[in-house]
Amino acid sequence: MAVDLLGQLRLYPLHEDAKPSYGTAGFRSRAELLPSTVFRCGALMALRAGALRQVTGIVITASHNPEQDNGVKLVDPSGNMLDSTWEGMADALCQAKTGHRAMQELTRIKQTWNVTTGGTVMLAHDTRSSANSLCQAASAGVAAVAGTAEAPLLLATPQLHWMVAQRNQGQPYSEADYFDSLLGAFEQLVSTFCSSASAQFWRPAFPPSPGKRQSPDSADFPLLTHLFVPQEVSVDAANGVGASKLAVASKRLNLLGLSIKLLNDGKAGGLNSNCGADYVQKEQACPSGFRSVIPGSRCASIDGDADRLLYFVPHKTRGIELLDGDRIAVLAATLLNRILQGRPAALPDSSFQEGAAGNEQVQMGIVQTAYANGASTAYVHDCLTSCKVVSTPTGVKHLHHAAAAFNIGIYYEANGHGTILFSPDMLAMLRQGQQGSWQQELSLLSKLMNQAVGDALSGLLLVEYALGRLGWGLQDWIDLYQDLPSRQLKVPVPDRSVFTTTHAEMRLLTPNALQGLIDSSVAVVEKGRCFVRPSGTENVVRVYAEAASQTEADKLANTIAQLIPEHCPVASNRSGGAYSGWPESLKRWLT
Ligand SMILES: CC(=O)N[C@H]1[C@@H](OP(=O)(O)O)O[C@H](CO)[C@@H](O)[C@@H]1O
Ligand SMILES: [Mg+2]
Repeated sequence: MAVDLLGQLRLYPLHEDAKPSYGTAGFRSRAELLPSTVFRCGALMALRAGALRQVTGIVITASHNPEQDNGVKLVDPSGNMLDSTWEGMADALCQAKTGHRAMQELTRIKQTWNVTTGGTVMLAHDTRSSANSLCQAASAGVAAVAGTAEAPLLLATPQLHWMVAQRNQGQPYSEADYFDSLLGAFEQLVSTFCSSASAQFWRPAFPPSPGKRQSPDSADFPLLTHLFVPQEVSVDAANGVGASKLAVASKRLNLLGLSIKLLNDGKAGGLNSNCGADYVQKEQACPSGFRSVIPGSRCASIDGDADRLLYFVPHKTRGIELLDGDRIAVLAATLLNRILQGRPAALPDSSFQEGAAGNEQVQMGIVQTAYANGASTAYVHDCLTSCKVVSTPTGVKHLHHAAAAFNIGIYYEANGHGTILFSPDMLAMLRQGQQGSWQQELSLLSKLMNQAVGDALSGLLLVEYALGRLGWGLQDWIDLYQDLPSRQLKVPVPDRSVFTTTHAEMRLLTPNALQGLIDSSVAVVEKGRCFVRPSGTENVVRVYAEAASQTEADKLANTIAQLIPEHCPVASNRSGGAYSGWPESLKRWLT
């Protein structure tokens, strides 16, 4: 039966306050403004599936944003985010003011891609109360172009990305398969490489002291006799979808001695409300619900859709020691570097060098953004010399592509969003490895790490494996380098599009004159670094500052934040009517 596309589009009109724009990770706004956007994304992803004759996906989530927000993340057949060449089409379609204009956009897409009917779209959603109605809108959009929308599943974002990728490769792709793949790899890694029998082949790590990077060979450490010491990790699940998923994983992990104590598991407390990875990183504070956690213990935090992971250690006071995404990347690079050296026990200690590549043919790289702490970048340059560092604009879509250029590409945003990619050539080579070989270890790590997108569960398993394998405690990891004090602020603006950037977002092109003022403020600050960029997920401009001391970093960030209002055009009533002039919260904050 022919579908009345125009009639359907008119059932989902663009809300007069909506201003959809494909941002850092898809479309996001207050949930009530979204039905039109979600419907149209349903149609778009069905057409993409039809054009490529593969399955695509949609996740209804606003990740770390508040409960009342929602959004759409669009999943390409590869399992990555929507190919950037389609972002413009997504914008044009979702911004079309009328059903008629939207239909013209869909017709244009059909003609350009020579596609008449939509294909299959997998749907997922997080725990937000608006999920139900938005999933219905997405399904209706898929059906409106004669595509097939599968029943929506409650999933963490990275699970759906993984499932789409697997399915298009003809591999098992259910949620149970996802857990089997990641947890099975972890189990095999621990039993093969962390047993007392294999321990003698592994040299324990040398914990360098900050500012004094000694040769790892000067360490006076005994060989370990067993490596996987039972651990307990208290995990802040942001009161989000990750809680129920981690609960599934924790049953199997318990058997290996890894006990996950779930906090902020959604039974009380709001989604991402004073908790979750974004809160912990931006506030540099302990999440709510952690009062019973003993200071000094091992803690982690994930975000509302479980694609970000951070570790932290609560102090006696409210403060924390944060082990962010940069540090996870450095830990991963250290582990991989040592595995690549395939260092058997017979080799004399003096042949071991932290930075030297174990296998010259393997190109390993770390991909960061401007938000990476300068100390982490310096550490990789100075101490992991075989590892290249690349910087890209914010957003996994950029980091992922840069990481794919390496044989082993480690990408992490400072906020804990990331994974490790293994190139097809590398995977083919690893398949030839024998039981217990370094190739097998890397091959298992490629299964542990979600190859489609950043995944908090992958990250947690990686950190626990790496620490166990290296024989490190959290303090050894912390002691690798000392973060430069930093401060991140966000300033609400009437129209963030007036802020444009260059040099991987580290410099402003517009508003004119602001970059010059930033430069002169930075010039007088010891180890100063500061940049301003528009958020791609919120109606704010973000300010990041780094300096030799916390006071200086705070001062620099505040100075620049206060310059922003005077460099913005007078507030109009755009942005969904959210601002008419500067909000009270900003005025209060500025004084
Ligand atoms: C500074 C920061 O943390 N930015 C986050 C945030 O993007 P913004 O464009 O900065 O709003 O959300 C993105 C999606 O989750 C994430 O990829 C990114 O790292
Ligand atoms: Mg997220």
